[in-house]
Amino acid sequence: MFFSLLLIHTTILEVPDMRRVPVIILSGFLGSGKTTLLLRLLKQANDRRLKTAVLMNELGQSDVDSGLIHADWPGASLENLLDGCMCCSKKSEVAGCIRRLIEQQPDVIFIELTGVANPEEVVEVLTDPSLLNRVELRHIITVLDSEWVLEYDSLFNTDLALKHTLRRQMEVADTILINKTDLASSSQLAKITKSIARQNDKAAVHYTRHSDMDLNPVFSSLQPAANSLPAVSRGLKVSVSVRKRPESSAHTHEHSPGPGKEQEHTAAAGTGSFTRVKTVTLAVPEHTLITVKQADQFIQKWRDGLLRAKGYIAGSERKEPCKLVQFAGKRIYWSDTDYHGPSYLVFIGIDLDRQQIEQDWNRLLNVITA
Ligand SMILES: Nc1nc2c(ncn2[C@@H]2O[C@H](COP(=O)(O)OP(=O)(O)OP(=O)(O)O)[C@@H](O)[C@H]2O)c(=O)[nH]1
Repeated sequence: MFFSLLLIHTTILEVPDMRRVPVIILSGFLGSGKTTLLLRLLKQANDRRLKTAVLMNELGQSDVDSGLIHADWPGASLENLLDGCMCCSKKSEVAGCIRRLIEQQPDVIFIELTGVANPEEVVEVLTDPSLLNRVELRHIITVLDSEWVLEYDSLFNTDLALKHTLRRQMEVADTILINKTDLASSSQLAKITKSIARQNDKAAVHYTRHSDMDLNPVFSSLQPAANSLPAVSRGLKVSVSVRKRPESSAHTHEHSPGPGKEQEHTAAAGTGSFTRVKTVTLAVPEHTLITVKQADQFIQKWRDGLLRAKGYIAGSERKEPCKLVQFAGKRIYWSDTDYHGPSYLVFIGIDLDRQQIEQDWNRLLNVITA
């Protein structure tokens, strides 16, 4: 039974011949050096004949960084999405942007976040039933402004949400650049290093000027598609711009889920994923009916290690659309949807033990089908 369930799991979730597009997320506070890094990544990708796609999420109405990228990448397609936030109101549109990028069959998608975005939110944004098994998160790279990073706590001492976001930017990264070392003293750099060690001792740390680091570890697992076009002018850029609020620190993230905000993210089952933010996709075989209560209990059981969980669970009547379940802020929310596809759950967490979770899930399915 165990093996047959695994087989069904594969049948439902694996889309044959569909290549998962690696995704690399760039995060870091405003002005830390993300775009500078992005330009280096694009150059390196071009040298390696990789077809690139870029999703920008800008604060402000005008997309200044487009100009920078366009100057180096004149062939890049540019698209601006104004008045929204990748973390909040524009979530569903961002998924559409990523779908459009995937249609261009890039070898890699770079996503540059706003300075006040929590990368966890973007892992969620990457999740959509239509993106299931089509993208694979490879890296979360966080760039720190070494001149200012130690001041953030006192600068934003009244903005708990922002402080939390900035902390998460550091905690969830697999690669951290301590950038602008030319502007920081050696004692500042030592303090930053200590602080990173306290918050995230697993990340690879690089001390950089102008985000200049050895990018080989980032690119080591990226391959051009066999039928790639010549590298020159192959970039594609979709830009999401967000109107600036009066106070740059006043960007608040509304994480409360709601109908129509369904997302899904591929299991990071592929090789070469270095991110500490792991996703585990748990399929429900076609003829197995898991109840809302059972799914709820399963999430509760694993809640301590989870940042998020999402999924669709079919109603008891097959013709009914699925219920959407979201676990956020340690709370579980259920809502109605129009989704009629296969049921599944996705867990998102740092260093999740995929094997254990999958085994536990299969045990539950065994009980249901016994
Ligand atoms: N002195 C110095 N300046 C740097 C360094 N890295 C980047 N800069 C400059 O800092 C400014 C901001 O860099 P960006 O790469 O645009 O930073 P960003 O994180 O994309 O900024 P936002 O898009 O506003 O969030 C630019 O003028 C860069 O040239 C560095 O290591 N040292």
